[in-house]
Amino acid sequence: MNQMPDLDELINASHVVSLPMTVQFRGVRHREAMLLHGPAGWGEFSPFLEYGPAEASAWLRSAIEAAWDGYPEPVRQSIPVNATLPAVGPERVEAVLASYDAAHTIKVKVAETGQDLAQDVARVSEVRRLFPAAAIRIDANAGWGHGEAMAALEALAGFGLQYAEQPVAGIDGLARVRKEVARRGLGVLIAADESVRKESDPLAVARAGAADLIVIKAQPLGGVRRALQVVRDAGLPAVVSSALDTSIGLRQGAALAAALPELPYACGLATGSLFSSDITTDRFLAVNGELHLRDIAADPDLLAKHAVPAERLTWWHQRLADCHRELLAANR
Ligand SMILES: O=C(O)CCC(=O)C1=CC=C[C@@H](O)[C@@H]1C(=O)O
Ligand SMILES: [Mg+2]
Repeated sequence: MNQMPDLDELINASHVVSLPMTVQFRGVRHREAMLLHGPAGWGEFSPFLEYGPAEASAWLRSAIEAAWDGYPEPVRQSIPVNATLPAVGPERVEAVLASYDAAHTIKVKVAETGQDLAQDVARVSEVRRLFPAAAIRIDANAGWGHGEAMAALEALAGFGLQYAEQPVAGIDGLARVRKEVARRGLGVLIAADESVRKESDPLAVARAGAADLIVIKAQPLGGVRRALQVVRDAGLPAVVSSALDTSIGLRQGAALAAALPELPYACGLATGSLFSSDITTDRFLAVNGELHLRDIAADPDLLAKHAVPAERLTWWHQRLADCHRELLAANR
């Protein structure tokens, strides 16, 4: 990030929206986001509401980079993407996946709080039944302990899994599962997500040999250029994912995916389909499993339509001020 706008400039450049989702995802039914319009275009600042300023400030850094500095040169113009299936019951799988034009790779959420392994097996089995040729990956969001993860991987490996994302919490935990998966010959790759984006050192997972690949997200890693550096330093294959962003944040993710020298896997950037409304009339959605790079601008009428009420706006302005202060302190 070359430029650090002052707080007034950021407030004047900002719009805060709340967008309805078609289906609950990570407990969220309405996604709140602050969008910034700067000299280089639009940027998104949408840390989840429970995140404090230290963690959320990386997300602000990413939004400022997008809106004030723009993106690095792309090496590709289209990005293969996966459908993302929330932890719905098997009876809803077909309808949710029908909202994506991206069914060659499907990421299935598993280990949801309050659910059990039988529900995960039923969901994955239904996906396999409907899409016999698709690449299926699962994401447990660190929801399993070691024993549960091994039991689940034993039960699910037979459906043919491309990889299992963050089956357990922590770098040591991931390394242990990865070793045990190899020992049992289950043939499932292990991907790290939270162990990259939520650790103070995003490279620790690679150094520990705890994963076969890493999931990277532009906002939590402090922007496209920082995320590119993490991939270079980690030396592992990378999958770019969304942070459940609006079309503007998805464009940031696409800029990251487009600038990676290698992109061996479909990216988790089709989550626009989980929203029932967006801030642009020309939504950034997959077409035949690909996102095609193009400029995305917010539409004034949609910004107005989805604007948050006054007390939420005050809350976001306070959050912006707190995160801006964190960034200034870090730059000193
Ligand atoms: O990777 C994808 O297919 C979509 C993005 C996705 O799964 C996530 C987006 C936002 C928050 C996270 O809980 C979640 C993830 O864990 O990867
Ligand atoms: Mg994940």
